[in-house]
Amino acid sequence: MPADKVPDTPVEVLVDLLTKAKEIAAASGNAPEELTSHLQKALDIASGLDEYLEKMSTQESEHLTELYKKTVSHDWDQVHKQGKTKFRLPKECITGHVEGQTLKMLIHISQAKRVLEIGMFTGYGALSMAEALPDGGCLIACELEPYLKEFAQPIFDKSPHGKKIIVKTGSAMDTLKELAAAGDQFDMIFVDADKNNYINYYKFILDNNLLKLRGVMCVDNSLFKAKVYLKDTTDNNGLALREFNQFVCADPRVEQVIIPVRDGISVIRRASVDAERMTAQCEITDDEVFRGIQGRPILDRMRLDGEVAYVTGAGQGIGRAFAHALGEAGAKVAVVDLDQVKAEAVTKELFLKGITAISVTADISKSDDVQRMIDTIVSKWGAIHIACNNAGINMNSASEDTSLEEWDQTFNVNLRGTFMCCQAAGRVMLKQGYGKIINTASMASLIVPHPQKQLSYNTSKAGVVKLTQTLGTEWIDRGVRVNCISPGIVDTPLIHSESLRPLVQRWLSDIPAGRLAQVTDLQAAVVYLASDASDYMTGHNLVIEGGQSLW
Ligand SMILES: C[S@@+](CC[C@H](N)C(=O)[O-])C[C@H]1O[C@@H](n2cnc3c(N)ncnc32)[C@H](O)[C@@H]1O
Repeated sequence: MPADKVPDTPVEVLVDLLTKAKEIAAASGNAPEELTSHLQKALDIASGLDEYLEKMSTQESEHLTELYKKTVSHDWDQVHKQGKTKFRLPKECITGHVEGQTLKMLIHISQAKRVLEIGMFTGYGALSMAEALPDGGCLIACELEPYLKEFAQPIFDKSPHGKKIIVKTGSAMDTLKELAAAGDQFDMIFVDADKNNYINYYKFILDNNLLKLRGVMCVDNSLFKAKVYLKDTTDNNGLALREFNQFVCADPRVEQVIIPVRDGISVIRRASVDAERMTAQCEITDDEVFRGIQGRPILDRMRLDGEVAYVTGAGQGIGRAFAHALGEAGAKVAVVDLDQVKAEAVTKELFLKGITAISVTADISKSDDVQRMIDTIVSKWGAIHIACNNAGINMNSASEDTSLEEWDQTFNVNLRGTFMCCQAAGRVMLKQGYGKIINTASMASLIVPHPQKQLSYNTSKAGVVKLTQTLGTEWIDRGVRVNCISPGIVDTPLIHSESLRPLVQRWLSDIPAGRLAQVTDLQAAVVYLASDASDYMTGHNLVIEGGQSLW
């Protein structure tokens, strides 16, 4: 720590005191060697901590480095003297690397999309957090001093993440009122301005639901140079922070922990609703609608954590999108395809995203392959909870010319193959007393798509719907639900064949949605059908066709 630096955090205060104690011991000339050695050791531990944290935290981006350098080399005294800022702003206000990285990490972990910062200063914290937000994410930064917006904006403009930041100048409380009036809500709120008002910001945020159900609030300087716990504190800010910490700790609406990084960061989250406590305050109906089934809110009920899924035809198109969706929702996924290279490629994609996956090469028109696929998955993962029977083929011919080979080939994959998969997976699931089978049918089970001729395909897919309805009703009382998804015309490699490409324009005029389906349009449906949230649904044909079957 430079000699002229005012100690700003509990660790810096310790370093300062230990340095002084060491000097006194040295000057006295008769301090025991053991005391000097202990003092040195304590000093080494305290003074090395921040530097080590700096070094071991992931490097900041070039834009953050620039912002930091520009902030610490700026003459803030001069700016204030010139009347450009209302207050004299110390450069030490800046959050800096380790704290910026902590905030960034919290955004990643909580998957926040909307963030509110109270007290932006030169935008180091704002840009750190914006870097962790997904595209389309938004950070509203409240800042009293218009000068600071002008200061930060050029660097925000250079960063690819700067466009996510909206700076609102003026009093933070006025901005909070404006946001609350507009019904705005945030996944993460970082409070870092005006220590005396922390408690008012906090109360306003909670009383007006500015923090979302799963939201996290972070509050900076909550250790305030250790003054919050030192008995002889008289400093206003230290006392305000002490009162604030006590208030939050005793507030039944939240849970908090103070992380002793730099000057302390409180991490506060809304506690789960305690119905008894709430009942005392207001009339509520304490049931599964209020609390969620087993306390799980609706989006949690669609999570597939720990479940085992397979998807056939997962090497490309709809199957690949299903495999990603199920994996993203938490399931382990067996990527099944006739084509080993494609199955392995998708497995690699999933692995890169942190999803547990294996590839299985199988021709689902062959009963031995189907059984081997099921056995492989069960021996690897011990169960099958979700069976996505998606593999299918399509051939075109006028009905009067359709050969028996074409008919048999199509049915062997689309209907016989789907049946074999349902039966083999169903046997495992019936034994488990639980399972979700999702077959891929088609809008062609409802209408006759035209002008292309595809008798075998249409008929086989109508068969898939009836197969689904029959199994769905036969097995539901033993815990196995069977449903199917009927996509409209999906933009997959299948329709980019020479013969089908000219038809796309024609199809578009038949689709109220005005576009073909993307595979991503189908992903939520497969997750829903795979999850507990759809437990009362069986034998259903979920049609997703942009309205085409209704015209
Ligand atoms: C500790 S600094 C914020 C540091 C910042 N979070 C960062 O990442 O570097 C506090 C900031 O809050 C601003 N501020 C103080 N009182 C405010 C108020 N009532 N409304 C909005 N901003 C305020 C100050 O101008 C100052 O820029």
